[in-house]
Amino acid sequence: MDKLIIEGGVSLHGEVLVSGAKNAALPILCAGLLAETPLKLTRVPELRDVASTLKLLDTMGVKVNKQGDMVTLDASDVASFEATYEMVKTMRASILVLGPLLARFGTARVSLPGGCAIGSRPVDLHIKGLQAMGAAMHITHGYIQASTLHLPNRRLQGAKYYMDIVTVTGTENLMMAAALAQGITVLENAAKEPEVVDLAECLNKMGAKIKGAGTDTITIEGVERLTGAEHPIVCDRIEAGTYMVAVAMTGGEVTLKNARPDLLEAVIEKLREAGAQISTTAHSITVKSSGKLKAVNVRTAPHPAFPTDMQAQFMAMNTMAEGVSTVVETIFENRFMHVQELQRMGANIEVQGNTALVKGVAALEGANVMATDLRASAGLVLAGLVAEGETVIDRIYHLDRGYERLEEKLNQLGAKVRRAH
Ligand SMILES: CC(=O)N[C@H]1[C@@H](OP(=O)(O)OP(=O)(O)OC[C@H]2O[C@@H](n3ccc(=O)[nH]c3=O)[C@H](O)[C@@H]2O)O[C@H](CO)[C@@H](O)[C@@H]1O
Ligand SMILES: C=C(OP(=O)(O)O)C(=O)O
Repeated sequence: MDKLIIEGGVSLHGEVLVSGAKNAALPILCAGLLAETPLKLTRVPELRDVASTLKLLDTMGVKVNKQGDMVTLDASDVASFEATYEMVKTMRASILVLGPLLARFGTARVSLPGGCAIGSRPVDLHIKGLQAMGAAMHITHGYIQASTLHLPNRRLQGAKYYMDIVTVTGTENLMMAAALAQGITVLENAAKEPEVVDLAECLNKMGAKIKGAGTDTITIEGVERLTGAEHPIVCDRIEAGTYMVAVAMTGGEVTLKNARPDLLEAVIEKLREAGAQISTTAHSITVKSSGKLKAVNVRTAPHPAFPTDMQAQFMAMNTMAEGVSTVVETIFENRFMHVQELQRMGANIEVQGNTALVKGVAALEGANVMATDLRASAGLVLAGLVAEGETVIDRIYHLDRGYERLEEKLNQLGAKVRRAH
């Protein structure tokens, strides 16, 4: 199993290009199922989750053509409407084929995702939303069996649906389903994440009629068919945020290219509060830091508040910052798996319920640690970059799910990171 070996204590300098966002690429690739003619996507990041999604689409009969960061999907001849347990267990985002399959083909069989390292993560709102649009939904043998065959013209029916919890992939699944429904769908308390907006923009290029993405009410006027289009995937704000915290912690000066400061306001504000200097243009962010930071309190919440996908990275930062801070996780019930591993590196953290109390220490120490999920792994990489001596991170396949060429990008900035088998 691959490991990452990091020699800590090097400051970062230079430029790094931010990749397309995993969390936008995955739903948009699934949206390819809705189009009757080829959908051409650019800036698709080279990630394990993207490879898994392309494999899943291929098993359904979608013709996939990948050249560098360009992917063309031809869903004119889809023959299978199933996402098996084997696929869904490697990647929860496979649930995003449910809405498109049902809307276009009137039938879908998708394995229920189980819980995962960060929480139980049910998909009840995806299911209830589709039910509200008239679909027959049954759960048997761990699979969601969905059908519209009893509906007029076998089409989902537009509906008003209020989601009592803000769910990102739930909003995306329902938005994709509603795009081909008969009539108007209104999604209330919708997720406002930039990846939802990117998906809506792509769907609109494909012929959908979606308004309000980026606000908490999304209105979708269903159309009879969607066609292909061309779309570049929005930049990955979480990848960008991770590099920003890296520079703040190690000290140095780095410019992120293809970054959108308007999508990272909460993160930028917290980094400034910690003492990093940040300057921006519309498509770049420069972080300058002495490496001496003040601890900052963090509370995760849906966009535009502080993202849960940046919590582990800020926890790592607070462990070596001056002062005491609280990190409150309000989205997932078990997203503190990095705490034990950071403690192995000398961090002083106490967890009570969904709150971690972090007391900054003078220095972290390199150690052998285990990556448990994607962002926990990112937090450990950041800790390793500033720790004294060598940090060995095991199970880094989690990182490969969501960070494109991580060690290459870090080394380009001067870090000393290598992969071992
Ligand atoms: C592929 C992708 O885009 N993943 C992101 C997406 O995950 P994902 O879309 O799975 O996360 P959700 O926004 O759905 O989850 C938010 C909360 O709602 C709960 N919930 C969700 C759906 C549902 O039907 N019932 C329910 O109770 C979840 O358990 C969680 O407590 O948003 C998360 C929150 O920003 C991010 O951490 C993930 O990186
Ligand atoms: C939790 C994440 O991803 P996923 O929803 O794909 O598990 C993440 O990107 O941090």
